[in-house]
Amino acid sequence: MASISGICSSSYALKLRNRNHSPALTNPFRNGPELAAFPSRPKLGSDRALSLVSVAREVSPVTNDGADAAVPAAKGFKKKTALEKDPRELWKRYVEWLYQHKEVGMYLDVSRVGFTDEYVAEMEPRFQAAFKAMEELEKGAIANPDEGRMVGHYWLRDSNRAPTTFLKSQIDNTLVAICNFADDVLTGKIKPPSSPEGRFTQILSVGIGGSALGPQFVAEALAPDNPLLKIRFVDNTDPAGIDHQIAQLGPELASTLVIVISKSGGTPETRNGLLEVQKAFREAGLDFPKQGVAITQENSLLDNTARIEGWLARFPMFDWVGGRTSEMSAVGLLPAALQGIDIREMLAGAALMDEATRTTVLRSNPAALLALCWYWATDGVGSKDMVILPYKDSLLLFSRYLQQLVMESLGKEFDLDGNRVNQGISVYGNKGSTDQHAYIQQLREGVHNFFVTFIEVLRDRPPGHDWELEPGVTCGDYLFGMLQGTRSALYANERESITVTVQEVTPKSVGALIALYERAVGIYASLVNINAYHQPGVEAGKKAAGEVLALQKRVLAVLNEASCKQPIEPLTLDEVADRCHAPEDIEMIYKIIAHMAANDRALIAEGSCGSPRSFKVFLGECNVDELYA
Ligand SMILES: O=P(O)(O)OC[C@H]1O[C@H](O)[C@H](O)[C@@H](O)[C@@H]1O
Repeated sequence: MASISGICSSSYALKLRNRNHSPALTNPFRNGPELAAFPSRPKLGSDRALSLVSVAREVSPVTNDGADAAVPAAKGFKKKTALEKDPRELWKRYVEWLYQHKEVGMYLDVSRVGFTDEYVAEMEPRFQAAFKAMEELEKGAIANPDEGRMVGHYWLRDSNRAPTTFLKSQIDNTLVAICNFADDVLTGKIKPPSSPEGRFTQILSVGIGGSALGPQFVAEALAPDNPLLKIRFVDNTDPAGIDHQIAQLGPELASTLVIVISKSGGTPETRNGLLEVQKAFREAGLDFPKQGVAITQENSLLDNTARIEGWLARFPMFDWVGGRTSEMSAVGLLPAALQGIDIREMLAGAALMDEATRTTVLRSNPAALLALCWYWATDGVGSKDMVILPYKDSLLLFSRYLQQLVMESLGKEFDLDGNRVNQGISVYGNKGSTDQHAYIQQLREGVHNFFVTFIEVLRDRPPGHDWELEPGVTCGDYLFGMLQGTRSALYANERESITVTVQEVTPKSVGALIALYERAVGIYASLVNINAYHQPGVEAGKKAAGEVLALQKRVLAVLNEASCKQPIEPLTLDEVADRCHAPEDIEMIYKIIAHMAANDRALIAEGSCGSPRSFKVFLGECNVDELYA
């Protein structure tokens, strides 16, 4: 566990601990606006390792002024050739292109992607433009023009790069506060008010999207087998899913630290998760604020709720850190530190990778090499899917994490010049060799619409635990063999692949992996001239969900009025739609009623939901108050 000596007197955590925990009379988060009116985002070493080391090229930092080339349209830019099949030539290509980062213990093999030297030369000016854009971004340019925001996740791991001393101190102070708080919880200095154990034993993290995926990935990858605090997640507004988490906590709810994470502080799913968890606390006779922690932007709805109710602690999210790149902010660091994961090492790994991916020499820049492969494989228009296959159980959630990072960043309708481009790269995958027994059949022989990224981990298990399950062969050798075999078999059938190899799954290598992909996405976004840092498409679904719930309220009012009559007046679907003055919404009204009927909130008097034209519906209970509301 990372710990920091010398607690800074202005430490955020200290200030919070000394706050007056008076019970709240109002809960703005609870009493907040309806879903439809929720505030939208502001507009705007083994032997093998040694042999790899001996053939790997060294990283040579070279400066380059960078060409400010205009980015031509992606389509029709390259001519594909058949993949090289001669094993000696392939070995030459492997050695020539192998990238190694010694300190992180990472290798990148792009030899099984078929780009040619001519192609690389043709792409060079675009890469120089992308490097320039990344440099500007790191200096604090408004890299998210739509939202008028800086994009500063790189400063989180090297605060000296923050464009102002104020931002630097915000980053440093938050890190100190996180470490202090985690230390205090782990050592039992901060205790749950009514736990017999006398210390926190569980974390319940409530958040969604970027406020869940990083912490989930890192917990799966790095949490010790038996952490002092075990983490669970509420990352949806599925009541049964939430009940399941709470049921599994059982009496340990009394020693559960609830961390509510939301950058905007107004995401409906997260708000619902919080309200459900608070209800469970009430029913168990527990005092939620003494076990609640908020991670959110200052003055958000969630922040105000936590402040007014006097929650145990609040940690800031910064405007200039996007949700999907927030793993190295309090969002990822606090849950990780509480599980005993060395967050300083994670930050160090990310900082090392940031440094390595700043070089403007394409061949020596692993993020640029990834972006090059993506561009080649997908024709720069997302024509192929990215299949992520880590051969290591603990990296299972990497593909899920990357789904948001890549697809929310690159999946854009318009480019920066306003042209409709419908960009993106689809990402999926679970883990090898498990997937070999599921969908690799299609990858090998079926529709050719993907390229693979293998994630290889050289260290099979901690030293001293290995054994041979047959002469000369360990369990890990099988995993290794499966990866290599699949890579060869796919390539033999013209299926391209990248291999990212790490020595071990450690906080440092995980931090580096995250940083590697963050930068690759940034570079690729520049190559295809899109804004990687906004997500305008997400708002459409949220708005539509709000409209559905508003319509449901009207349906309820109409049904209530008919159900309060004497005798009750069951209504047909057409009658409900007419009385809602929404005949064009009849399909949605049908779905609303079917959902309410399945949950015993509406009763079908005649017919059944399977015959929408003929059923009649009413409410089991008449709410007279609502009639006159
Ligand atoms: O952290 P929050 O503000 O609750 O946002 C959670 C998620 O919400 C949206 O759907 C965004 O598209 C995601 O990028 C974000 O991570």
